[in-house]
Amino acid sequence: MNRKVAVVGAGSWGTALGVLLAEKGMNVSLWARREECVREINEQRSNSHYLPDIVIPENITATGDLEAAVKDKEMLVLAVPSQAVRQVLRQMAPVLGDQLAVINTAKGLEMETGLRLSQVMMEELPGPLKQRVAVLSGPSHAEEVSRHLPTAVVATALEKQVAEQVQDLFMAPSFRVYTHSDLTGVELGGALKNIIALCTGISDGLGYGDNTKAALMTRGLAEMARLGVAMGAELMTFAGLAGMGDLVVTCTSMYSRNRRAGIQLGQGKKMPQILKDMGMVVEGVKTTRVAYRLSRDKGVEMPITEEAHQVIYEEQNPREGVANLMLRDKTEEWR
Ligand SMILES: NC(=O)C1=CN([C@@H]2O[C@H](COP(=O)(O)OP(=O)(O)OC[C@H]3O[C@@H](n4cnc5c(N)ncnc54)[C@H](O)[C@@H]3O)[C@@H](O)[C@H]2O)C=CC1
Ligand SMILES: O=C(CO)COP(=O)(O)O
Repeated sequence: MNRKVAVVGAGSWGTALGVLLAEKGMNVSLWARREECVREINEQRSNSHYLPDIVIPENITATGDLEAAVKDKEMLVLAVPSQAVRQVLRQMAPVLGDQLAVINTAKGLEMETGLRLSQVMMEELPGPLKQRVAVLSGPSHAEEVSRHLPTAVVATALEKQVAEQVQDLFMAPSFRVYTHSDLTGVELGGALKNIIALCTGISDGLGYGDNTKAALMTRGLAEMARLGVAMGAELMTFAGLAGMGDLVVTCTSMYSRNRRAGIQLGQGKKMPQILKDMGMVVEGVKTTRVAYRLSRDKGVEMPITEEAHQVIYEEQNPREGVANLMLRDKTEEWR
């Protein structure tokens, strides 16, 4: 299959996915926001800030012109931070219409509205495209995907046929794509695991052990699933690649920006400085805020998210956050 494809966003993930598609023989149009990034990709075949050491294939063409990048492309892949999804869709909307799929790969929730990103897409895309919204998610660090290390993810969409087209688009010998029918669960799994990755990072930064990490991951998954089910997701989705799978990789890998931000927070560094030094998106920070609000609105108990919220937004000492979790009223594991 040789599709006309555009990737919107030339950060770590957009670049890695562009390289994957180009290596499958597709001509990829890659939109980058910064002009120096466009030039570096086209002239030096590298994207040194986001994916050093990776050679960008000749069949990727970078451009700073968003409308030109997406015009007449069959498949669009969105790889900008969650909070930028609405804005880039608005900007490209005038030239959209005939696409087979618009695939979001960002993992987050919109800060102002609390919406899932597919809901944002449905609001912004022109008529017929609303039904061709899709999502690619799962445990997949860009640094490993671009080095062809075996990776498995899921593709989901409102319509099964669209999910299958996304599966066909990305399937490669080192990149296995399963289809999935639970759009809500897949999106929530990808967004909420970043909160728990921040927390396991904090735990590592405080010098706590593997027991602590296992507890946070397991109880974190329980509260992710509780909120997910309250929002219409299927419970089993949280046991799959987009739930537990992504939780495991993000909570344990040193490639995770969320985990690394958490480690620094646990070591006493302040969040504004951490974000400045990271120079890449740390989605879990804003997702913590949104999930905290959603848990209150929906009456869902999310004690780990609540403590993360206090640490990130109320300058609570992380050690106190852990103590609060340990000293909660005694209870059964499953209620
Ligand atoms: N890096 C990874 O391994 C993976 C990342 N993701 C998700 O993909 C999304 C993008 O992440 P990364 O590429 O890693 O981030 P990044 O920080 O490496 O790159 C973000 C890109 O978006 C651009 N950007 C930033 N603000 C923007 C704005 N307001 N408008 C338009 N463009 C803007 C930046 O210039 C940069 O090119 C995130 O939601 C992330 O959770 C998903 C799977 C894997
Ligand atoms: O979602 C990811 C891997 O699946 C990337 O996680 P980070 O944003 O924490 O790096």
